[in-house]
Amino acid sequence: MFPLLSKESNVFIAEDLKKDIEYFISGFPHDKVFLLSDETAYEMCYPKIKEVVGLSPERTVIIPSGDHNKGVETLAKVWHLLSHGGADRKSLLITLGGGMPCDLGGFAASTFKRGIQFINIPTTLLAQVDASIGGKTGINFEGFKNEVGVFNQATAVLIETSFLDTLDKENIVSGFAEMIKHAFIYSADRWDQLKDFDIFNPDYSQLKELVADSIRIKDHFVQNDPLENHIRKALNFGHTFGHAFESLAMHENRAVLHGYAVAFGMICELYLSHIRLGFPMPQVMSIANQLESIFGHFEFTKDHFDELYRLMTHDKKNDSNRINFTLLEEIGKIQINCQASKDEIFDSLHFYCNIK
Ligand SMILES: NC(=O)c1ccc[n+]([C@@H]2O[C@H](COP(=O)([O-])OP(=O)(O)OC[C@H]3O[C@@H](n4cnc5c(N)ncnc54)[C@H](O)[C@@H]3O)[C@@H](O)[C@H]2O)c1
Ligand SMILES: O=C(O)C(=O)C[C@@H](O)[C@H](O)[C@H](O)COP(=O)(O)O
Ligand SMILES: [Zn+2]
Repeated sequence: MFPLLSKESNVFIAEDLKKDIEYFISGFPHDKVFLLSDETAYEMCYPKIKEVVGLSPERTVIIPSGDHNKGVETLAKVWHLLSHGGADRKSLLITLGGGMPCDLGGFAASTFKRGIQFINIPTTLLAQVDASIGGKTGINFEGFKNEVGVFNQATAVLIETSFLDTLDKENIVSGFAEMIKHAFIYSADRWDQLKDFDIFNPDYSQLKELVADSIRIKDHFVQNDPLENHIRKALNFGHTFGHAFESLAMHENRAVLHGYAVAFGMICELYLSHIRLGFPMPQVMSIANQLESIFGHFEFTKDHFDELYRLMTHDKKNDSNRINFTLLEEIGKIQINCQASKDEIFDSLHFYCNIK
């Protein structure tokens, strides 16, 4: 295995998965090793690591799958199982799964006995390029996305792209949205490269390269601002609207995957970028059409606008009762802490409703 980024990086590309995990288990001082996974990830991915020395069934915590389970009830169950399973300050938690167990597991580890070490082994595209990296951990609370959490870096992140072989199309496409986000905040060349990639029939060896590039882009922003005081806010492009769509959909029992919600959000935020910063309108239209052809359309009407606005008032980039957006002057030219009036936000929602 080798570090993907700099010498200081905690992200590694697996070369021999079983040996690499054993290296981590023996390489970091600990007494007991716990494994956390969700039901589906456990069924699909655990067989690939079940012979790893150090893992044991009695120290395996399985949580229900799906983002609606990334909440306080599941978190309490994990704390309970760690506590009753004899975990102590020196225990190590390995999370195996997508962004949901990475976020929740990282938060459980960060808070259990005031913090134990954790290692992420991401098994979805979205978690490999984004959620497992950068130290944002947390849970959803009272209908708001990631309302409670802490920044805390994983001891290590181990990327094994062959886990993607069992991932369904929808989740591959969902992860692609965060890769597109990375392109928008990075460079037009990168977007040109991604827009020609057929995510519905992916060439997995090319995808592996794209995953590595995407991780490098995320890591660049994280290294420069780990606690999101300034430039890391670029990684939140598309999420002010996106999280509002995701929460609304969850509340209405028509859940959309995180990446899809971010793609819908990016269309709104590109339009807002046009209004506020002059992002060229022909490019807004062509990107909106391309994103619609990949991710489809999120149905809502103007009756939802007030609720979506209310949801946005919980965004973590906000301050002084203002909703702050990350917007783009052009692809790769980021402006953080951009304000917009309620009318401009509604105009963006209106634009979105009418592009179909
Ligand atoms: N912390 C961060 O920086 C960050 C970044 C982006 C997203 N997130 C969060 O990540 C979550 C979304 O992550 P996700 O899309 O990975 O969702 P997820 O973890 O819910 O995984 C999606 C589905 O895929 C299944 N699965 C996992 N690995 C599989 C595999 N290899 N084969 C078959 N099925 C598999 C899971 O069981 C689940 O049903 C959201 O909660 C989002 O808020 C966090
Ligand atoms: O790493 C970051 O920073 C991000 O914003 C990455 C996002 O893709 C991710 O969805 C993150 O969890 C959103 O964070 P939040 O602070 O808006 O809850
Ligand atoms: Zn995201």
